[in-house]
Parts: sequence; C-alpha cells; structure tokens
Amino acid sequence: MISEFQMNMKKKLNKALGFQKSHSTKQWVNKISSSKTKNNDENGGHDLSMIIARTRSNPPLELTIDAASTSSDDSIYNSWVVEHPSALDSFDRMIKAAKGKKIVVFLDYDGTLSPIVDDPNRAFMSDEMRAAVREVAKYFPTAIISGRGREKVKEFVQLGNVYYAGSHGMDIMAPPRPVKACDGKYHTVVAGKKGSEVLFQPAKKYLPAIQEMITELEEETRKIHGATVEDNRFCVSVHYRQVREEDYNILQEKVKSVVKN
Ligand SMILES: O=P(O)(O)OC[C@H]1O[C@H](O[C@H]2O[C@H](CO)[C@@H](O)[C@H](O)[C@H]2O)[C@H](O)[C@@H](O)[C@@H]1O
Repeated sequence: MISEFQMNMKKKLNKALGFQKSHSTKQWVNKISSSKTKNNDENGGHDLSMIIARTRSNPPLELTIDAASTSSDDSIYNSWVVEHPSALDSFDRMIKAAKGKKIVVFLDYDGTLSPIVDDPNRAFMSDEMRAAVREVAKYFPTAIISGRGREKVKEFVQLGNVYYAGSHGMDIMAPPRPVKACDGKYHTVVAGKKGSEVLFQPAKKYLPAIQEMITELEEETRKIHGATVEDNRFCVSVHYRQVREEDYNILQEKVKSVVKN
C-alpha cells in the first residue's frame, strides 16, 4: 500500500517536474525531428564536451518546432514518450523493487532539474524543484551529477544536504558530516561550520593541463560567432547552440585539433 510519504513525494515530484511537460515538450519533439533530419550526434548535444556526456533534451535551436502547433508534432512527442516513459508512472513498481534495499538518488542537472536554455549561465532551477530535491534528500542520500563544474552546480542548486559531483564525477563533495575515514590520496577534508566536507578530486594533477587546453580552446574558437567555452574545472564544454549551422564543422575541427595536440 502506498504511504502518505510516498503520495506526498509523488505529488511534489509531479509538481516540480511540471515544467518539463510544458517547457521541454518542444525540446523533446525538437530532438526527435533533428535526429531525423540531420546527422546529429546521438544525444543531440550542443556542447562538444571533452568527456562526451550530454543531456537528452538539448536540440539545435534552429530546428525549433512549436510542439503545440501540429498534430504530427504531438504524435512525435507521444512516440517519444512511449520509448522514454516517466519513472513516476512506475512509482509503485519502483517502491516494491526497493523494499529492504538502501535507496540512493542520483540526479542530473541540466535538462533534468533545470530547463535547457540558450545561455548556460542562466539555467536556473525552479523553487518547486529545489523544494522537491530538498525533501528527497531528507530521506535518501542524494547526489547531483553534472558535466558542469561542481561549484557552479552548487550555486544553482543551493542545497546543503546533497552530494555534488561536478566535472562528470571528477570533483565530488559530500554534505557536511562527521568524517570517519578517508584514503588521503584522492580525498581532502574541508572543515566547515556545519561539519567537515570531503572533497574527492582524483584528477587534480591534470588541472594545469586542462586549464591550458581551456585557454587554447578559447583562443581557437574566439572567431566563430556564437561559440562559447565553459570552464568546468576538470573538463570543458564548447557550446555550439548559438553557432550557425554552416560553422559547425569548422568548430568541430578546431576542437578536435586542440584535444589531439
Ligand atoms: O551533466 P549535465 O548537468 O546534464 O551537463 C551537461 C551539460 O549541461 C550544460 O549544457 C547544456 O545546458 C545548457 C543550459 O540549458 C545549454 O545551453 C547547452 O546547450 C546544453 O548542452 C552545461 O553548460 C555543460 O557544461 C554540460 O556539459
């Protein structure tokens, strides 16, 4: 039987995720259409991240379709939903499967907790979503994993009771708590007001090389209108959402040559 907590959680998640139905429908439809009409990468991504990890809902802007405008768009969306059902529809099944097990929640940021927008610096999370995540984290260890730098994600999320895994997991910070043991090699303990925070940064020694690459990418891409380089500390994203389609190849070649060298 579903408990009151489960019902409340389901309601809160539904409310928090509400924006995705209205806001991201266009992006989902857009992604499907774009993958049919051009040779896009499999994730429809718009940043040529050095570690190739992208959200599912970031399609090219120039292929924007108004999802509400035609019934064929609706049917594209509906078939997308069939292939990508909402976890909320299987909530009861998930609860059953989780019985007696320790539940840990892993959440992506862009396109999951926040809508996809043109300017990566403005991918804000709604207050409803923040409240839902805060609530979930009260009951289960909760981690937010992103390709972005850890500090940027923390700045967006503004919650103290979650784990932050930035740079695709190369920079992890646990919420403040009493620290029992760390291996000392990759972990650093940072004393804070509410307890000690543990930092896990296994790629720290590569920081100078990564920073060098970021500077080079900035120089190489400066002349391509719309291209931006996002410093994600242990990795980097080169955004092409605002780049003209005819410049995609040249940008891609420039990124490849920097990475290769
Ligand atoms: O792992 P994620 O948290 O999903 O990060 C993947 C990339 O997300 C961000 O870029 C994407 O969202 C931007 C804001 O909506 C959008 O403008 C961009 O086109 C998307 O690719 C982030 O800026 C990247 O650094 C992450 O790699």
